[in-house]
Amino acid sequence: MTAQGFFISFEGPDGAGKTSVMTAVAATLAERWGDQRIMQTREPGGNHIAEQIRAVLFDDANRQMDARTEALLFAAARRQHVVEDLKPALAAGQIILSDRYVDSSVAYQGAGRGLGMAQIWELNQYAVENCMPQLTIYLDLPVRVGLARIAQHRADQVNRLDEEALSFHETVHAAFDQLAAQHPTRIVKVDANQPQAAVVAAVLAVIKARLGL
Ligand SMILES: Nc1ncnc2c1ncn2[C@@H]1O[C@H](COP(=O)(O)OP(=O)(O)OP(=O)(O)O)[C@@H](O)[C@H]1O
Ligand SMILES: Cc1cn([C@H]2C[C@H](O)[C@@H](COP(=O)(O)O)O2)c(=O)[nH]c1=O
Repeated sequence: MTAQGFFISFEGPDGAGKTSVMTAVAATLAERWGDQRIMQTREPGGNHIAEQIRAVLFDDANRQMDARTEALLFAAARRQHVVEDLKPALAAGQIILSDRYVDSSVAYQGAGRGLGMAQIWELNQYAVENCMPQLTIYLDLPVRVGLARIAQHRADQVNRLDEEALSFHETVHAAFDQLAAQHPTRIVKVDANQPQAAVVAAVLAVIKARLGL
């Protein structure tokens, strides 16, 4: 394993299991390397400024937010995350596990909101300044299954993007598939439509192979 750190993002449709799987994976990696070596984070968020931007983005009172404003706010939160957390963590040799990153903006704002996948990719390259994940785990499952999981287990924590029409979520899902095809080395698709333990095992196998374990 390199001492320079390793950056892994988790992506996929709402309710795919990113948070649950990432938490389980972090626990297993911490058993090997210790808690100090593993950094768990999320987007939008990760620090005080980015969490404040998150609150603006998901405030129910802001349902009229313009799509470009939304894209810029996600990118702004990401920029702060990169500078304040991600680059220092990589320099310190940490393994970063991030719940969502650039691909989410490309899928949700670029495709879902219709702003253009290439345009949102470019906007985010300005924000991240070459700080891209070496590995992206794409938890793939049918949109309806993910939304049903949220409705069944997490109905109290629904944000305004979760509540978009089914057609929006289908467009986002198709965009994740397109990104996986465009970046076959970085993005590894894992079937998330199976019991959680099986998903965690599959993800750990991918990560261990990539880390040379
Ligand atoms: N493989 C699985 N099978 C069944 N239920 C699952 C599975 N993985 C996660 N869940 C459950 O589905 C719900 C959503 O999971 P989780 O919050 O981890 O998804 P997420 O991808 O992070 O969602 P979001 O995109 O909305 O943040 C949780 O209640 C979780 O316990
Ligand atoms: C990073 C990012 C996220 N989103 C959307 C995707 C989800 O609907 C929410 C985040 O909710 P979670 O429960 O924390 O996964 O925000 C987005 O549209 N664009 C982005 O860049």
